[in-house]
Order: sequence, then structure tokens, then C-alpha cells
Amino acid sequence: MAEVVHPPILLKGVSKSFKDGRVHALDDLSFDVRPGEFVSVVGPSGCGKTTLLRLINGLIKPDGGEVLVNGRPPEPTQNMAIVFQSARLLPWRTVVSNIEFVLRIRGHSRLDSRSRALALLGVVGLRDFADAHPHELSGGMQQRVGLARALAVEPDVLLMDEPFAALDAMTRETLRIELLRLWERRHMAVVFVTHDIDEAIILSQRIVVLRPRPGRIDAIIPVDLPGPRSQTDPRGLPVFAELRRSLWDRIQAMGREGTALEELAGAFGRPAPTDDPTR
Ligand SMILES: Nc1ncnc2c1ncn2[C@@H]1O[C@H](COP(=O)(O)OP(=O)(O)OP(=O)(O)O)[C@@H](O)[C@H]1O
Repeated sequence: MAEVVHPPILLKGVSKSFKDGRVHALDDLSFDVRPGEFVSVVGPSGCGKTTLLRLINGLIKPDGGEVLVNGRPPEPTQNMAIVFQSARLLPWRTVVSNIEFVLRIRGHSRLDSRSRALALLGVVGLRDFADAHPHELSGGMQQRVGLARALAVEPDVLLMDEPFAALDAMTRETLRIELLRLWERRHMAVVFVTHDIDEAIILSQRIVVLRPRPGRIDAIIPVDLPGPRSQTDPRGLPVFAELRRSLWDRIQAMGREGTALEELAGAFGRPAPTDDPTR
């Protein structure tokens, strides 16, 4: 009999409330992430993006519906990694030891952990900083270490919660390309939360748009751009402008339906007039 292939991530009618049901964070969310797929999640502040990642990661449980990772409810033993807005490195450990640490607790030998950690630091361009401590690194470099640490466990599911939001524009750009290169090489399933529409289009194969109060799926938008993404900047392409416009229109429509438009504009960054394809 043919083996059943489960999607890396599957959500079926997932709901989640906090404060004894007074805060309805997510309502009836259903979508899947296919093997090797890069999916971004966008939506205004408070629409449940982080809650969604925490549900997939198994840090919290849904009140209703089902979250499945590789066909099973999420659990710590699964090959999943999460990257946050700040790298959250252990300050008393060196850079290389921060990565070795996660390998050691997964049962890798001391020797193997070190060689893997050093190889990964090479991949993210930080081999020369192996023996530095986190405070000696810039925010962008720390985030690179965080990425290397997440990849060390060779996850087949990588969750990212606005990982580049705190970085300057240039570092952000460099890390995006680095992430795309790593993804093209390893092809893990990625769920990437961002407030930045351009970033979502540049990185993803599909974009899940959430609407707030309670968080629901507004649309799932396929992003069909010529690849490989790490080598082609789509921002000059007509299809990019069209996608950007349609996402922006969608967000404006949410505003008209009652969500404060200014909040949305602040959260997403209104397209500059010169970038506006309709002008
Ligand atoms: N542990 C919690 N206890 C109580 N309420 C919570 C908790 N976690 C999230 N919430 C509420 O659930 C809703 C969704 O929060 P969440 O952090 O997932 O949104 P978000 O889309 O990630 O927001 P942002 O873009 O501002 O980071 C919010 O109303 C938030 O206040």
C-alpha cells in the first residue's frame, strides 16, 4: 500500500481564546503548508499571528480544531525550529557554544556538535566570530547566529516570528537573501510572520492574510514569481506591483469594514506614492 504523505503543517478549523474566552484570538483557521513551501502570514497587529506560530510549535493548545505537524499533534521531539525577533542567545556562552548547545541536548557528540556548529557559522558568514560572546555582535550578526542555531537541528519545519523586524534596512535585505539561499538548499517548510508586505512577496510562495478580531483567514494569495528567489529581485516586475496593490487593497478593505485604518496603515507601511502602480 502506498505510504500516506502528510503535509508538514495542517490546521483544521483551529480556534483559540484567552482570558476565559474574553479574547477570541483565532477563529476557525484552516490551511496547510506543503513540503518545502515558504508561506508568509501577514495581518494587522493583534490578529493572531504569534498565537498561530505558538499553536504550530505546540507551546499552546487549540480550544477547537486540530493542528498537525507531519501528521501528528506538535510535540517537543519533532524536528521544528522557531526564530523570534531577537535571537535570544545565551549571553554567557560563546557564539559557537550557543549552537553546540542545541545539538548536544539532541544527543550529538561533543566533536560532532562542534564541527556542525562551525560549519553553520561558515554558512551564515560568521566563522570568524565563533569564540565571541553575543554582546560583541551587532543585532544582525546575532540574528544570523539565531538562524544558524535554528538550522543546526535540520528542521523540516521552520517558524519565524518577524525575525528581521528589529534590523536596519540593509541588514534586513542581506539576511533575506541569506534565508532564501538556505531555504533553496534545504527546502524546509517555512511559516514566516511579517508586517512587511514587500518582504512577504519577496520571500513566499503563498501569503496567508489574516483579518483581526477574531483572527480569521481573509485570503490565501499565491505568489508566482520567477526563481530562484535568492538571485532575482522581483521588485521591478509588474507582477510584484500587482500583488502589492492587491494586498494593499485587501488591507484597506479591512479598514473600511471597521478596523481602524490608521492602525493598519501604521502596521503595514502604506506604499509610497511613487511606488503606487495605479498613479
Ligand atoms: N497569553 C495571552 N493572554 C491573553 N491574551 C493573549 C495572549 N496571547 C495573545 N493574546 C491576545 O490574542 C490576540 C492575538 O495576539 P497575537 O500576539 O497572536 O497577535 P499578533 O498578530 O501576533 O500581533 P502583533 O502583530 O502585534 O505581534 C491579541 O488580542 C492578544 O492580546
